[in-house]
Amino acid sequence: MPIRVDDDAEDPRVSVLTIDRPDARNALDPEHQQALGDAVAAFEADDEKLVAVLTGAGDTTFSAGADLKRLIPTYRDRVRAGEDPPWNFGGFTATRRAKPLIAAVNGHALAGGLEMALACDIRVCSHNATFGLAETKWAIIPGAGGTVRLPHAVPLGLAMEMILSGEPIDAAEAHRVGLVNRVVPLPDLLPTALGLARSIADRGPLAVREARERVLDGLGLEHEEAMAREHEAFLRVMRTDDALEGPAAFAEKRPPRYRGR
Ligand SMILES: CCCCCCCCCCCCC/C=C/C(=O)SCCNC(=O)CCNC(=O)[C@H](O)C(C)(C)COP(=O)(O)OP(=O)(O)OC[C@H]1O[C@@H](n2cnc3c(N)ncnc32)[C@H](O)[C@@H]1OP(=O)(O)O
Repeated sequence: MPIRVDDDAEDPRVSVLTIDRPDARNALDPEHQQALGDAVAAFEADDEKLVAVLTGAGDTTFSAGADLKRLIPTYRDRVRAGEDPPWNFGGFTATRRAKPLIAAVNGHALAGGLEMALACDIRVCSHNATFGLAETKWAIIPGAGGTVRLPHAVPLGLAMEMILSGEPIDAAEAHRVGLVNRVVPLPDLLPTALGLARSIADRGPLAVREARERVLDGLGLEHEEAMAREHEAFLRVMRTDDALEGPAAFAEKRPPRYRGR
């Protein structure tokens, strides 16, 4: 399978998507690119699934990005022939998703690999991880959101250095600058990502969805507009049945039972 899709054994509301091409360091060729897009679309469409974890097969590489021997030349030649082919690397970097995606970075996340991790909402990594936008090494540029997202994830000067030099940073530096939330030993990586996913899956699903949208929208809005949109969302979630259940569960000292309506 180009992309392994597994249910979390402890919580069926959580999916694990694994890019399964370790012999090519989980680089995305056209088949893996299509399969990953299909897997993410299926996760988004499945009302029973609330959170997903994206990781790479093997213990050295999350993803080496777009396949430099197949996907890039194919795409490049179509562009040079005058086309503007469909463009959505990994099937999710160019479009707005509705659900949280956590990157469990199990090694090198380079070029499109880092761009996929940046398109995830949260990143955790293992000690052996590296993070780089290597595209300029090959006389191309980040084309899956790297120039847009990296300056929001690390200080501007470091983003510029990484993008222009193509040189990676290691896990410790990524954690120091806030590109990743946690750095753990490799055996603990998936359990850490799953623990985070399960805690999010336990929260009010409509509140999680609305809050995530507000964070992403707010990045590009003026303060007043962002505050107004947050207030509209605050009112929307107040009108849900789950907003009745939450405080009631607290008062009755029991776990809430949310139904997503
Ligand atoms: C067709 C229409 C669809 C359109 C869809 C839209 C897509 C549009 C494209 C948008 C893309 C956005 C922009 C992104 C661009 C990129 O991502 S370019 C890729 C840049 N990546 C790199 O520079 C990383 C290159 N790899 C490495 O640096 C190293 O491999 C490594 C990751 C550090 C691992 O090193 P090591 O463990 O020593 O392994 P190696 O021996 O180097 O490699 C093992 C085999 O894997 C192959 N491989 C590795 N990376 C790639 C790759 N990116 N593409 C293809 N193949 C790769 C490597 O060649 C080895 O293969 P063999 O020699 O056959 O063993």
